[in-house]
Amino acid sequence: MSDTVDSNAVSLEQEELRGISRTVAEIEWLLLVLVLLYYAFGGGHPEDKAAIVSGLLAYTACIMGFRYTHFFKRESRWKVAVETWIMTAFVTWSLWHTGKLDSPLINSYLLVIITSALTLGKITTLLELALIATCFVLLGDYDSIGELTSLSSLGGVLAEFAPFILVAYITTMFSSDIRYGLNKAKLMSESDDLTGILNRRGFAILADRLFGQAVRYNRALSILMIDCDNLKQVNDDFGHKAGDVLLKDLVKSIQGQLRYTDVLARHGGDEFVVLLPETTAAGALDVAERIRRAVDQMHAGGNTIHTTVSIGCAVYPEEGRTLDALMSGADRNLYQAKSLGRNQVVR
Ligand SMILES: Nc1nc2c(ncn2[C@@H]2O[C@H](COP(=O)(O)OP(=O)(O)OP(=O)(O)O)[C@@H](O)[C@H]2O)c(=O)[nH]1
Repeated sequence: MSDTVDSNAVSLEQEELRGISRTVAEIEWLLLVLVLLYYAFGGGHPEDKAAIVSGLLAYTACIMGFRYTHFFKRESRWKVAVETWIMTAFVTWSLWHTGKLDSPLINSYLLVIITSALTLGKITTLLELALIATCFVLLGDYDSIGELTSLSSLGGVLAEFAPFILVAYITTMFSSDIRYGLNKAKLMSESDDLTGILNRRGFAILADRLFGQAVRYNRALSILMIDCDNLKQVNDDFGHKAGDVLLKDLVKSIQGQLRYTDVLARHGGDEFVVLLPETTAAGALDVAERIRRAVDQMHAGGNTIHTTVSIGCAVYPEEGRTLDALMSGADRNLYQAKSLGRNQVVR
């Protein structure tokens, strides 16, 4: 079962990496167009033209190789890192043949730095900066180490390199803020404010994946629909706040009976849904009965409030071959449990 959870995480990461890869591709083409335009408008010494053209051709071949040959079957951060190294090599080659540190193309390094900062995080961007700093020294044409380490040379290199460090710093901070914000927004849109568990939307995303895997590998999967039996009464007798406390305690009680890989969500109001991966009818009924008993023994709000739950259960593939069919089956069984007098499990 942990395989299932792991593969969910993997596919989410792959989705993110595919987005990153598209951004990197756009920046790579932008860099190519930049150097191409410079060349087309007569940039570079005539004796360096052949070198610039061969650099352009080699770089284009590299981009096409990365984009269209599917040499790398899966997206990975390593692939993006290799791409940024190729970009650095291309920029350095172009600078070498167009005036070195005085070349108007010197700011092309910013594209590499921004790519790295947006996609690869702080440490890799720091390494990228170190690589570019080395290229800077190479392009500086220093005759000896003494000349390089002289105070005026170091000052000059630092002054020229400082904007690159600043852009790297700002872009990395900006990118990690955006990532934090996106994660937070995603978390909020997929979880329930009151209880902190998944909401209907979050459940639908996860359940879709887990159900797809059950179908693909022909494994059992069960759904439990759980409804609180007297929340309206509790709200009327003790107030809405007490009802909220009851719902939170109810969630803790249910969670206490579930495994790490089971998925619990608030389906709405006082109704909850549980997805039990790789669980047959016998297992599902056992879990449902344990939940029913645990809630029956629970006393919420400082031992003053007691409640029970009714549970409907449906099992794949016996009761439905789609997730919707299973959920409807479990819902029908839940209402059957209600009409049979509540505080019971029905399959
Ligand atoms: N305190 C509180 N009450 C809620 C919340 N969401 C829904 N409710 C209340 O839950 C009650 C559900 O009512 P009913 O569907 O009649 O359910 P019940 O009183 O539990 O009785 P049965 O389901 O018929 O057994 C309603 O009064 C809703 O207002 C919530 O977040 N907090």
